Amino acid sequence: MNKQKLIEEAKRIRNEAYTPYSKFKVGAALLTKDGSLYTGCNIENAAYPVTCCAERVAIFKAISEGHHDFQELAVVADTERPVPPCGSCRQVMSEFFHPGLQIHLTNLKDSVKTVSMDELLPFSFSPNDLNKEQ
Ligand SMILES: O=c1ccn([C@H]2C[C@H](O)[C@@H](CO)O2)c(=O)[nH]1
Ligand SMILES: [Zn+2]
Repeated sequence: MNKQKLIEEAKRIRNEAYTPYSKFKVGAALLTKDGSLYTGCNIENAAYPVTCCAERVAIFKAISEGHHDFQELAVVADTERPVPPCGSCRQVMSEFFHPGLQIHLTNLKDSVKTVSMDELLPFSFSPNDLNKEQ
């Protein structure tokens, strides 16, 4: 699947976003190494902090189906600049994405900014940092 198709999938799923509070819809499309596609949209809640972002919905769907090896991710929102993922999503991405994985950030005007995982969250706390004293 090419980058443009992945972005189209992110745009398609964005329409499913449940956003009665912010009205800000986000879509994400995640491609696994073996060619499976997992999409996600943001899902808000009356208890606002319970909201889950589109990126994490896509990643959690993939992980819960046993997929751990990822190829690339596309994210789209109706922003001026290509949508920047929040810090919580960057941390979740860094748990599962290799440092060079390409993330295509885009908007409805088709501005695309492609960044690597390491550029999106440099010097991240990782599973390798745990349990070094044992
Ligand atoms: O990259 C982002 C940024 C924000 N949101 C969601 C969270 C919330 O539902 C709404 C406004 O922050 O957008 C995402 O899903 N992904
Ligand atoms: Zn987020």
